[in-house]
Amino acid sequence: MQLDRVITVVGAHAEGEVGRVITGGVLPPRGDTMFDRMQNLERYSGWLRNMLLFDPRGSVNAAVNLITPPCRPDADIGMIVMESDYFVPMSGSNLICTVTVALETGIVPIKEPVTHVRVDTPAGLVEVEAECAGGKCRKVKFRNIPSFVMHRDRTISVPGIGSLRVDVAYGGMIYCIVEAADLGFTLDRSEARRLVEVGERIKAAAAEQLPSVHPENPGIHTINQTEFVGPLEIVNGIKTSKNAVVVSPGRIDRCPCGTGTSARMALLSARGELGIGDPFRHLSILDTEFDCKILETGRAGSIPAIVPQVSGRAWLTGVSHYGVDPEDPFPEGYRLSDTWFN
Ligand SMILES: O=C(O)[C@H]1NCC[C@@H]1O
Repeated sequence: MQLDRVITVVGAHAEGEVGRVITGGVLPPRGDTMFDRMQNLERYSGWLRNMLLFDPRGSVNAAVNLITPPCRPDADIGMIVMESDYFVPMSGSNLICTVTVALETGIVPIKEPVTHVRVDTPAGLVEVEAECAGGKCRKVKFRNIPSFVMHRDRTISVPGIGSLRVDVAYGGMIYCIVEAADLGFTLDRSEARRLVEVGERIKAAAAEQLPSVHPENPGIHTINQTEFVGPLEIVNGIKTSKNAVVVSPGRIDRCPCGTGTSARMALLSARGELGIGDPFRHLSILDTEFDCKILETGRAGSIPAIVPQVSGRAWLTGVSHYGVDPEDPFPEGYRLSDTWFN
C-alpha cells in the first residue's frame, strides 16, 4: 500500500444527514478569525474538499468538517464546514455531527449529564449543551447565531415556472423559502428528485433577482439554498412543520436542516406565527426531527433578528483513513452528472 496525505475521518449522521469529521492528518488553516480560515482553506486547500467529497472517495450526499483550535479565546473548538459546492459559515447538522464526534472520540472531554462546548464558527460563536450519558452524546442543543429575514413576500420569475412568491432569510446560510404547496408539492419522499430540479432553478433565479448581503459580514452574500416548507400545524400541542432543503449541486438535506430551520423561525417570527419560547418541531423529508424554539430577540447590525435554539442527535457510523495513491488518475476526485446533477 502506498498512500500520500493520509487523513483520518470519523463518519457520522445527524437525523439522517451525513457529516464526516476530520480527526487527523490536516493542519489548521491560517487566519485571525474562523471566517478568514474558512476562506483560506477554500482558496489554498480546495483539494481537501475535492479529495474527501467528490467521487471516488466521497459522494454527493456528504459534507466534511474540520475541527481546529478556536480563534476566540472564549471558545473550546473551531469548526469549518465543507459542503459539495460551498464552504459555508454554519451548518446545523454538521455542528451536531462535529460536537458528537469531538465528545465521543475524546477530543473534548465528556462531562455528564451536560457538556458545554463553545464552538467558534465562521458565522460566529455557537454555544452547545450536549446531553451525555454512559460516555455517549445523546442530544446536541445549540444556540445559533442571530437569524433574520432579508426579503419578505417578493415575487421572482423562474424559468419554466413563471412568477413565484418567495421569502429570503439567513440562519447561518442564506435561504430562499418557498411554500411547497404553491408548486403542488407535499414533501413526500417520492418528490425528492423533482424538488431538486425545481429547487435548483428557483435558487439560481432568486440569487440573481434578490441580492442578499449579511449586514455585518459582506463576505456572506447570495442565496445558496432553496427551502421548501409545508404548512404549520399543531401536532400534540406543538407547532410542527415539514421542510425540504435543496443542497447544491442538487440533493435533499436528509435532516430538518439547522440553518434552514433558523431562517424559517426568523420568518415565522416576523409573520407573528412563532413567539419567543414557543416549542417548534421541524421535520425532514425522512420525518426525522429537530426540536427548536426562539430564545430571544437580537440584532444583526441594524436589522432585528431572533436567536434560535435547535436540538437534534447524531450517531457515529465508522472510522476511515483516506489517502491518495501517487499513481491514482483522480487525486482530487471527479463529479459526474448522473448523481452530481452538475
Ligand atoms: O443543518 C444544516 O444547517 C444543513 N444540513 C445540510 C445542509 C445544511 O448545511
